[in-house]
Amino acid sequence: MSFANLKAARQAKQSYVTPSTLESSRESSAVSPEPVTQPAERTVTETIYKSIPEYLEIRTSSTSGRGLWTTKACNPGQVIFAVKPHAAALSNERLDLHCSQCFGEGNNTSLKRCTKCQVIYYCDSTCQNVDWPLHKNECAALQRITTSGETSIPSDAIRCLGRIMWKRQKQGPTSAWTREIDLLQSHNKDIEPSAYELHTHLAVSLVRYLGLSSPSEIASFGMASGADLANFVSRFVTNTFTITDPSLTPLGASVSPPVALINHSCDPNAVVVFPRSRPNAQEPLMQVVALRDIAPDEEILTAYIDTTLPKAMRQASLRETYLFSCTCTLCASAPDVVDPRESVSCPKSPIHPPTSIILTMMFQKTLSRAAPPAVPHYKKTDEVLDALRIGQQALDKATLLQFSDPAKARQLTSKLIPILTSAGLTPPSHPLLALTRLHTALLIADLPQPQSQSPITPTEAQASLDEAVVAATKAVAGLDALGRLLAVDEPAPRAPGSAAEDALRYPPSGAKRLRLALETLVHARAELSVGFGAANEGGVVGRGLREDIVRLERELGMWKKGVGEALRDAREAKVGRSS
Ligand SMILES: C[S@@+](CC[C@H](N)C(=O)[O-])C[C@H]1O[C@@H](n2cnc3c(N)ncnc32)[C@H](O)[C@@H]1O
Repeated sequence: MSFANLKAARQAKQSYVTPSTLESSRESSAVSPEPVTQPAERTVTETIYKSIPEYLEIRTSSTSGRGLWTTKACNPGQVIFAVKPHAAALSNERLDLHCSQCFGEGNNTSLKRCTKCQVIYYCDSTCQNVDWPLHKNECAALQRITTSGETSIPSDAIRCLGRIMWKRQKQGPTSAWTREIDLLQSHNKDIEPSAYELHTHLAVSLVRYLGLSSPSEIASFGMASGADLANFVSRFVTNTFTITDPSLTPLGASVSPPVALINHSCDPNAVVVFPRSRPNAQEPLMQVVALRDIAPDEEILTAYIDTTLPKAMRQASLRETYLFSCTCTLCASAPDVVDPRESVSCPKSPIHPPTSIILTMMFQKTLSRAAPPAVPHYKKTDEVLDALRIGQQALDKATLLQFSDPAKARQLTSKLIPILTSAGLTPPSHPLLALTRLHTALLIADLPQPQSQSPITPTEAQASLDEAVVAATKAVAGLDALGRLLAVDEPAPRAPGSAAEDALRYPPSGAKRLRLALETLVHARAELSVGFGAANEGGVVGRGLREDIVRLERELGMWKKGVGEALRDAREAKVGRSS
């Protein structure tokens, strides 16, 4: 495998899928809540949600509204259900890199541009024809914008909202499609002024994009008033999913009412993926995949937010966007339970195991500067708190700069990781884990290309590669990236040292490195087949890994054969000399 392949495999920091916003109008929830103490009640939906398999039930509770429950057991990696979203739109930066119909990847020479609007690209005329019934209106809207002299194309949110509006016009207000959209939960009545401003801005931009000259024209879309439109926008905000490519890079926005029925847990039992399961498939197809065993009568739950964040940050994010306080098992755990997301090493701690960690309560507003009573001898609280503050600032800045100024971003990650580590933060704690992941991604993106003209020596190339391997190892997650880094042909393998030296060296060289790469890739593939669905063989990334695994097995076989032959030659030479 080359550096170029690895660079292409760079991962986005985000979790698999994020419903990007949450609307909050309780009024919209057409289903009446049940008492908290009661188990969620089955909600009968005779003519809608036909894409949900029979073994899933929509139930309603007073705590989280509607949700999806399974009536039969699901295994890790099982695709619980798959749907094509009601609407999807590529983000502006991706418009000339993907087909707007199937989201397949291409470039501005391989893809065909719509000759009318000159904005939307397709794989070929088949994709274009499939999309035409919807693109027809979109095309006219985009032409209006480009000919009016406006330079910027509306955002993916506005284009996705536009697609939903045109489709609901075609489907009619009583169709199952429109009713599912109208039943999406809204928080319109509860939102904060800042969110209200965002919704109003979206609604105004949408009206302009649709080419409406007066609010009354909204009636042609089956809406009675501007308030209906505001509510519609609010629903969109609460129930949108970010579409990602197989390496989890965000591609655009999508809405699927059946998938949006799934409630949140910070310790989810399922994940939503866009696996690109088959080449040329009519995608983006959304799949809900079981992450672990799910028992009959258990609720299907996904994570709306980054679950590597500490509790206080998760709760703030859920409240701000989704307007609820999470009471999942992770959030409700006892305050003295050590959460690896907010932990520091304490070698003297009486807690076992010996590498025990202590809870710092570092993200809580009522931050106490006193050492936690469980470990009265702990002296570094101030140092930890300072490290956390500057670590978070550096993470925010480096995240912003990662594409525009990667060198500056890398300076920040390189500087802060040792500071946070020496302050005692453990590898899975926040923001150390996030910084390490970003650092790994930046190192991978910066690996020298074999064909590049830069005057880099093989030894320097080897040093960059090894640095990336070390960082990927500390990043805890992303086994596929680590395995693929280890599998890169070494530019300048180190000469073997003494057995003791070799045992301590990381990353190793030669056959030992290949074996480690193979083991890591086998683990990564097993993980991916859970995360992306076993039936999809781990999606495109999982299938790519299978090829790497086969190649490594072959290389290791050749290595063994070569070593065996060399040993035999040496033995024969020795026998020859002594006879
Ligand atoms: C994408 S919708 C999920 C489906 C929604 N319950 C419904 O009835 O349509 C997200 C909204 O569901 C509710 N929700 C999701 N997970 C929740 C949880 N763990 N606890 C409380 N409310 C939750 C929140 O109101 C959130 O804004």
